[in-house]
Amino acid sequence: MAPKSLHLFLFVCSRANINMPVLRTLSKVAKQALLVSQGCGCQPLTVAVRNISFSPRQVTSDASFHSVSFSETDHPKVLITGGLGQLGVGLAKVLRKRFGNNNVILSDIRKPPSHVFHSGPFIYSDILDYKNLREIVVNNRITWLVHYSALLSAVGEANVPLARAVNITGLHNILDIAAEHGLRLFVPSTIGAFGPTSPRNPTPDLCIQRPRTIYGVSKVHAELMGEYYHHRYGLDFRCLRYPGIISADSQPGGGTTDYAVQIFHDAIKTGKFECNLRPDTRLPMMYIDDCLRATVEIMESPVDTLSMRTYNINAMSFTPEELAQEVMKQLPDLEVSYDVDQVRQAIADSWPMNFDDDNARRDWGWKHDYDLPELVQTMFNYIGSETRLAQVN
Ligand SMILES: NC(=O)C1=CN([C@@H]2O[C@H](COP(=O)(O)OP(=O)(O)OC[C@H]3O[C@@H](n4cnc5c(N)ncnc54)[C@H](O)[C@@H]3O)[C@@H](O)[C@H]2O)C=CC1
Ligand SMILES: CC(=O)[C@H](N)C(=O)O
Repeated sequence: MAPKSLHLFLFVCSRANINMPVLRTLSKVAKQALLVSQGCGCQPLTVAVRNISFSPRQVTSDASFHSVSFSETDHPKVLITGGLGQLGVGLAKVLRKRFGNNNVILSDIRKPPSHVFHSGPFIYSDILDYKNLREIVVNNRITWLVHYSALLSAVGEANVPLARAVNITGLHNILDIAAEHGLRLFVPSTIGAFGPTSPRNPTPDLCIQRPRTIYGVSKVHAELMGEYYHHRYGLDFRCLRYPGIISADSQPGGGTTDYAVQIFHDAIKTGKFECNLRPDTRLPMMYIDDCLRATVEIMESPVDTLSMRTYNINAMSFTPEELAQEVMKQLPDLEVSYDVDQVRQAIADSWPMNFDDDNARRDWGWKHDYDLPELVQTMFNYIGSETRLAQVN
């Protein structure tokens, strides 16, 4: 066993909250193993650790991939962190339909609205509280973890220390717990993981990634750490880089692509929309149903179809002007004005304009359903019916 592995082993024991006497015994065993292995060139630690039934974290660096496999009748037990944001409630609905209501637990640090609370299991979980997170995973026999907690691009720039804590320290907790308990882990990344020096039109899976936001930096970190844990410890890490996601029934949480959701609400309510990005700002976008389906599809993909662990996915790409024109086909009197927010504009100008998702399409059959016209029609149908319902009540 290499000294580096010994340090890691001891680190994991301490993170795993193993009590001191046990930790001391384990470290003694590990140190002896180190001495023996240095002498004879073999790797006895794996045996020593297996004999004392320790966690999967002692997998050697050339370990083959360990996936949690499920029989046809054995559904995964899913925990979604940050589940009360724009995407989590929708994902819980899709997964509950597939695996049963009680097999999908939503969690967040906020109070759930009553319709969410009554729709299925909800639990308080702060991803910065390692012990609490671990307890939830153990007590509920979680097998899949979907890690949605994050501060998005614009709010992240407004509070860098918090973004760093949630997006980086929180992720470390998630990775350790997932590796320790052999979970299949999904962490979304984003178009925001690229920067001004990346090729922007189109942006391939593998290219320069030098983002200029704390959000982007934390997401590149998540991609790299997840892939490292996969290669080093056999963690079943799966990651999709989402474009800007557009949804009708949930509000976005402080991103740069939020304008593409807001336009629908403002257009229907007031007939006016003030956009905080320049009219020619082109960004990749996707309707939420496509995003959630992609997430389920990659989680269910057989291991041998995944030639990579982090994939771009895309559906469409448009500017505020093009979106407004499509919206005006439904609401010809819509008045659109522009009042550019410099922070958001600078972020958008450093992000991909088009996303190359050929690898996802080739490897696990990714295919989007919604292009711009279908997106606009669907948003109007949904928000229009909600508004009519509110007027009746
Ligand atoms: N919505 C989008 O357009 C895109 C989203 N993504 C990623 O998808 C994931 C979900 O995104 P959204 O739902 O839009 O985000 P959101 O900002 O709407 O929701 C994030 C949730 O995380 C929770 N949270 C914050 N601190 C926490 C903590 N300490 N412990 C537990 N939860 C905490 C918040 O309460 C919030 O409900 C994020 O990781 C985001 O980076 C990626 C690309 C595009
Ligand atoms: C594209 C994203 O990651 C998010 N919507 C944001 O704008 O920050």
